[in-house]
Amino acid sequence: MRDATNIQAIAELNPDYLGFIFYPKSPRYLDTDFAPEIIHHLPQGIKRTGVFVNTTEQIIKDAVIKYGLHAVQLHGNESPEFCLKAKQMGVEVIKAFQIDEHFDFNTLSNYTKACDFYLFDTKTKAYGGSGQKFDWRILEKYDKQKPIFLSGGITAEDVPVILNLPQLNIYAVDINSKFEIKPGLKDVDLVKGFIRRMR
Ligand SMILES: O=C(O)c1ccccc1N[C@@H]1O[C@H](COP(=O)(O)O)[C@@H](O)[C@H]1O
Repeated sequence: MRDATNIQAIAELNPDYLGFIFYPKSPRYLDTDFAPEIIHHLPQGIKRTGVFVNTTEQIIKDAVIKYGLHAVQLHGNESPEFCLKAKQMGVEVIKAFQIDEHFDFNTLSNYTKACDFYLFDTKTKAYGGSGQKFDWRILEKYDKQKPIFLSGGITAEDVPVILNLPQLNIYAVDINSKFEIKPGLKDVDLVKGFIRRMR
């Protein structure tokens, strides 16, 4: 998110996490000029999360300090070693993986200690924010040991389906482009209805 009024309105809905995209090629990019006070003043119960794609350790560290981030979502091809370095910054690490029918779930074993959660998003040419859903049946191949963030084109209509997927060890549901009026601006009523029905 990157609009101060919209951030405030969504924060009032008490989401568990609230995300800021630090990937310059994204239409949701949060310019590093964005006033840190707006983010620092969010209620403490909401985890301020920075989304990064194949960036440097220094860029992440600077954003963690400047915006008081609690979590980082690494959405590119970051190695387990890189994820560990992010963890050493004292933040929660959510490592995203791009899923299609060819995804090899054995690769996850390298990340067991390097991150707190896996995030499963749809494999597309871009790194994220595609609004496209993958076939959740692919996750039957996942060993379900580590809790996951379910992501990728999730819509308000998905609530009943997601609530029927308890065997997947879902910790969080990541909503993004399908809840927007335009990139970076959330439809507050749509998000409100989603959170109410999901909880
Ligand atoms: O939203 C973006 O622009 C973005 C860009 C680069 C990496 C990640 C991005 N967003 C994340 O993508 C997933 C899926 O989003 P969608 O529901 O398909 O729009 C989500 O985790 C966002 O945080």
